[in-house]
Amino acid sequence: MFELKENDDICRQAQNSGTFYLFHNFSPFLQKIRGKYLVPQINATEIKKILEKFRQNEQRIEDSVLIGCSGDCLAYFALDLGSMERSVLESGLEGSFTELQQAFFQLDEKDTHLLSSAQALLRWHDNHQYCSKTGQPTKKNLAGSKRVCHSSGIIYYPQMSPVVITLLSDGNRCLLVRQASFPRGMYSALAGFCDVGETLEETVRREVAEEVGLEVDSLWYSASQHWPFPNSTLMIACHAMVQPQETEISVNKLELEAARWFSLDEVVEALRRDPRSSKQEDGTFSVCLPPKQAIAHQLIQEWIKNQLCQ
Ligand SMILES: NC(=O)C1=CN([C@@H]2O[C@H](COP(=O)(O)OP(=O)(O)OC[C@H]3O[C@@H](n4cnc5c(N)ncnc54)[C@H](O)[C@@H]3O)[C@@H](O)[C@H]2O)C=CC1
Ligand SMILES: [Mg+2]
Repeated sequence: MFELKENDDICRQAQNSGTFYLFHNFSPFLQKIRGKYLVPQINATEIKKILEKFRQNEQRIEDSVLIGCSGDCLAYFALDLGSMERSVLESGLEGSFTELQQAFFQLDEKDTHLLSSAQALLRWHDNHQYCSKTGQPTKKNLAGSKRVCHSSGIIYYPQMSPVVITLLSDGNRCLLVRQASFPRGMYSALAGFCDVGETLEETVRREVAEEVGLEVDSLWYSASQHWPFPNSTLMIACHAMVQPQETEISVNKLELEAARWFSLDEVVEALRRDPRSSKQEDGTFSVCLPPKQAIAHQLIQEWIKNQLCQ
């Protein structure tokens, strides 16, 4: 990856043997076969044919960005054809440009990873076309790992925002929260963006205090994940404990719709429930939890495992 990022000539060669994922205004190109989304992988020759068919300059292939590399050094690229007519492209390519969020939870792990990195990188380039100091256009290197303002020499690198997500426990129960924007009935772990200069531990303690008024006693790291919605974040997942005698919650209603402690049985039952069928006969919604693709799900699974091992 390093050579591909740093050397435009090597990257150009990799484009000729690489695999391309197409986007249109940040929506990936997908095919739906027997109800399942497939992510077509297109090679450089096919991309050039598509560009020729739609009377685009072959050079447009150089607008693509490098999103990864397979074990046997096959490079993956993403190309956004947003300036072309969407419906014409779709009928020519026999598939459709689908909102990532719509397909995300039905795709294979490798595809979700590549498509979310691709969308985040394409969005970053779209938002950084001008130097914020000089106002002059910036130019991307071939791989898309940076943009340079040739008038000031400033180099811009793609960024993601760090977010800490914490599953809080009092030893017997875990704390789950709801934002008004979540799907009806859904509860998740408590999340918050890192402030500049903060350590992850400080963010966990501050967010827990701000959102539910509790004091974290101890915490430990679990895992991390890139999360593309609504913007590119690096989710850093932690477990944390409060003292069992200090569990009274004070919900910050500006940030959360609800927060409460859940027993092991309640969590196990909620995890079994399909979020799509959580609506009850009286119109209310039963508690459901994030799907397996979200790191919150992994934190909850780990907590259950720990409780069962006690
Ligand atoms: N993958 C997963 O399992 C989960 C992911 N998340 C993600 O975590 C993220 C953060 O969670 P929240 O509770 O909303 O954070 P939060 O508790 O920090 O509140 C969001 C507020 O923080 C401010 N903010 C500070 N820095 C920001 C930045 N770089 N970008 C946007 N807003 C910023 C804004 O005022 C925003 O309204 C969300 O984007 C959400 O999608 C949340 C729960 C589960
Ligand atoms: Mg939050």
